[in-house]
Amino acid sequence: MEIVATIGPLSTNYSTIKSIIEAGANLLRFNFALGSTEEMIERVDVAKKVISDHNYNNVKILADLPGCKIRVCDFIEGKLHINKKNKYIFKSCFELTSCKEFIPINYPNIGKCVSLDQLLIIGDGEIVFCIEEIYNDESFTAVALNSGVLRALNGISISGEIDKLNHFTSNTINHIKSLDYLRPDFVAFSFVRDADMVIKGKELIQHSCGINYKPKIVSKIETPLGIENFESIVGITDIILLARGDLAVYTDYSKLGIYQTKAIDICKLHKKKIIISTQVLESLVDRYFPTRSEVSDLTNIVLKGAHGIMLCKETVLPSEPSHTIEVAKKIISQALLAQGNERFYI
Ligand SMILES: Nc1ncnc2c1ncn2[C@@H]1O[C@H](COP(=O)(O)OP(=O)(O)OP(=O)(O)O)[C@@H](O)[C@H]1O
Ligand SMILES: CC(=O)C(=O)O
Repeated sequence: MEIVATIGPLSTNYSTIKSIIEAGANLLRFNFALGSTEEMIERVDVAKKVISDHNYNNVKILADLPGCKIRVCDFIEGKLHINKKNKYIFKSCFELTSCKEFIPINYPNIGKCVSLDQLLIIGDGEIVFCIEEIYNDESFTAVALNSGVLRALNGISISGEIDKLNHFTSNTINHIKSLDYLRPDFVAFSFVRDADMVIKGKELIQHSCGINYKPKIVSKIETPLGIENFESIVGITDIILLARGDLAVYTDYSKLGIYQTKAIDICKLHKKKIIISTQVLESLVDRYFPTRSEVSDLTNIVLKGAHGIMLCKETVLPSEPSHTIEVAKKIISQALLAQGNERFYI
């Protein structure tokens, strides 16, 4: 069973990466959506050094390439407390600013992309706003439906738009160019909507890095079209990543369990690997023990026959990400042990 650990800014140091690997992670994911090409090169180089210094030959690198995702920009305060029923201004913005006057968004003409009463989902659904007034092409106001903390770089999902966007942006292409130097073992494409997108992604890699570099291709399924065209995408990709974070905001979250079950079945049928990501053990960001539903979810992921799990915030945000890996390993081991064992009390 693969354990994929996301390496973020806090975990990018030699000793933390070593502890993550020693705890049992065998694939290190770098989220290229959350850093410049230079930052990513720096981070991946640290990981490569740890791997080569200790001959961790079974540990591989995954470059998770960004698509076109609307986000809250980085802002001076870093986070903003949102109060239920309060009204907030959102505005397209391309420089580092404070969030005192408005919430900055990294997308041009954001006022043109939204309509009245539309829901705006922040992050994985931590906060939801309802759009109240569109001022102009650049800005609108929205009322918070719940209280919570909005963070710099949080994703913002606006329903109905995601499958229409070009996900090979200039930023994506720049990151693809950096792969020629980094040569990660695995490359993931975000918001994959059909087989043609995988073919285009492979061509772009070949164009930048030459025909001798053949990373394993990971298709992230996280939108309605990705689900609709699932079988044809499975046919052309090495590994499917069921990206539950975005999938549950761009589709109806109540169908997530069904999509997960069917996706694993289809991958088994086609003898393709599938990795399940997001909120696998997220409670460990601020707890020591996982929640009961997380233990059950992870056990079922293993028993159902998925090939791996991907840990996101739970290895990016805690000060000791190796603890998350240890918990994951413990639950996975019990599930594997129970497979084929008919006794109830084990
Ligand atoms: N370079 C970074 N700068 C600031 N915060 C970061 C950075 N990388 C990660 N984080 C924080 O860690 C969290 C988890 O990281 P991760 O890469 O798993 O995000 P994600 O939710 O999977 O990404 P995406 O929004 O691309 O789907 C992010 O939501 C963000 O809060
Ligand atoms: C990992 C990721 O991108 C998601 O779950 O949306």
